[in-house]
Amino acid sequence: MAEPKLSKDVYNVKSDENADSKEHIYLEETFYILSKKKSVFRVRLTSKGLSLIKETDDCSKEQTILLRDIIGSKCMRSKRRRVGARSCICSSFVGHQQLKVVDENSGDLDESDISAYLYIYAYNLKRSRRSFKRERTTITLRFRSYDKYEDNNREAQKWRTTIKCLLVDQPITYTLPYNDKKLLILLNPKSGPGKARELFQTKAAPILQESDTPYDLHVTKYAQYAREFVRTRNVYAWRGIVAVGGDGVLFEILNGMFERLDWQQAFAEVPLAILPCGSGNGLARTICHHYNEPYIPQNLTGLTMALARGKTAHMDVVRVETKSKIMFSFLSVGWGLLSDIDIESERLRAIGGQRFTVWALARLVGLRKYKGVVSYAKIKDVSNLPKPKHPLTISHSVSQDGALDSPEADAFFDCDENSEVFTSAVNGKRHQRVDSWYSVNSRRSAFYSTRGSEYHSVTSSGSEMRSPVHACMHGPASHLPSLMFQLPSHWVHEEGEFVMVYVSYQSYIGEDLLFAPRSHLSDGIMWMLIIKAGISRSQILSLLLGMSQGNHSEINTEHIKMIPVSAFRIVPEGPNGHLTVDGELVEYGPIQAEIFPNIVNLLVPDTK
Ligand SMILES: Nc1ncnc2c1ncn2[C@@H]1O[C@H](COP(=O)(O)OP(=O)(O)OP(=O)(O)O)[C@@H](O)[C@H]1O
Repeated sequence: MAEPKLSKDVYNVKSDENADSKEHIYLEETFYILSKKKSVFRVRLTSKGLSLIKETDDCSKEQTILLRDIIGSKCMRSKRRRVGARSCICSSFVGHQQLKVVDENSGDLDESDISAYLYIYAYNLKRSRRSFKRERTTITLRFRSYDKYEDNNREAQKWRTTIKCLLVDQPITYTLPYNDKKLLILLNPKSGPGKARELFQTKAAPILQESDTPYDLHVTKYAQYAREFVRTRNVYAWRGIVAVGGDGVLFEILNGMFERLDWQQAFAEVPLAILPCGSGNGLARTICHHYNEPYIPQNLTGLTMALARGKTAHMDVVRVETKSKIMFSFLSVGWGLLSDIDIESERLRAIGGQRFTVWALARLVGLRKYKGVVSYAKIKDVSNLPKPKHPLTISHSVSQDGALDSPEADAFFDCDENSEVFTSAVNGKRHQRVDSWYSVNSRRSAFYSTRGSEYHSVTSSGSEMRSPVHACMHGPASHLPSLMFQLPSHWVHEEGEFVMVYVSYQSYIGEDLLFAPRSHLSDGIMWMLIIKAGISRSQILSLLLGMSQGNHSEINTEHIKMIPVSAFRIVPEGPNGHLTVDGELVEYGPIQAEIFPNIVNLLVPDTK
């Protein structure tokens, strides 16, 4: 195995940056373009990313593709051309269209081209006036210094290995870091407007393929399928479990994990993740909010990149008890208005997230109130919490295909619109290397599957299923008295008529509902919004509208309160109403909950 050529400790301190922006240069290579003899292209792989520097006699331009935006790379070879087509290796490629590459193991190789091509895939964050979005970019480095393909390939592989080591945060080695575990993907084809399968295939699978992230995909066959799956299988065989759907599938997965005797070990070793294809998508939106990842409905780019990178963060869970069940929740417990909207708008599922807005207006007209007692253990001091973050603007004008679109014409200077095979000249002499660098606007075929991934048939027989009513839940032991017993004396009690009580432990409870702006994934706090009867419809309307920016959270009036709590109990009077946990309907009656910090590991975007 050839030794990777790593540079010595060379530090590149740019004059316009501050002192802590020192970057370590791992690899550096010069590339030339035949048609631009006066330009030299230096490409550096540094601790910050891939630096592309164009140097001419009188100026130098640099562009860096950050490491956190790069997801992978692949070594390729030229594809055999059709008989009669130009195949002279000395000829220039006129435009990227003529460059056809195939996997190095393909039987369709052009043996006469000894070049090795390194494709580097990145999804750059782009800020426009109104929004943030990611744009796909492919940088292609052509290695052709040596007269044998094997030697050129060795050079390309050296870059590939170093990029991979940097991406997975491992010391640079001579061999490609390898994780033999796949991701387990549990996809609910019925979530949201029913497009999860198509969204996964077109938005997520290509990125998993580019990042060499193999997975086992199982499509759920019925409600509770995902729950039974994680309860009964050896979850340690996978490196993470991904819910593709709404918050409901992740709720199933979470509770299936808590049905395992080894729940503690399972949560410690197997992180969970979500790709949002549901109607609410509260957790996915929350993760993007905390990690400054643009959230564009039906665009899975940022969260799919997180699956590939494998960075994790802790998340709290809430143990919820009703008269007959114990369950665990990661998002919310609701009673009254918002839960009514969530459940009753089910009939409008086909219109996606809009169903909540439509039904909210209907419910406002026929406003209901509910009698009962709400008790809670208030967290007295939240003064040390960080300031609330403002949401990144969602641009609804961005094409849903935005992330997979080709880069904008000016995304990279001089890169590739007329890509050629470039010949080098240094100090007027012919250089040994004949490398080239250009990016390509790649087009995709419809179907992707990462090597080693498996798609499990929807008709294959499943394990024996049982109703979760009889589920035996494990998990952390409760500190609360049982539902029928008296609560500790320091708890606060409020009795009367309520329009709603809604408790959440995530910033967002839906794509556009910033419910708890001060919340963090693992802060041990639940935020309880109490709206008492007597409030006017117009006040409720402005509160719901303000929720898209989190403006409601500082309101403290006679009728509206937002309280940080560590545990609560709701005892509704009468038989009619809706109680929801993570958007799922649960039995109507007394309910209590308490928060347990840092139980789950979540796959989250890499911000380094
Ligand atoms: N194959 C299936 N057929 C029918 N229902 C299913 C299937 N798989 C899962 N479910 C159930 O579908 C319900 C809704 O799922 P999910 O949360 O994915 O979508 P959603 O309700 O549209 O999204 P959100 O929860 O974000 O609003 C869950 O209760 C889940 O148990």
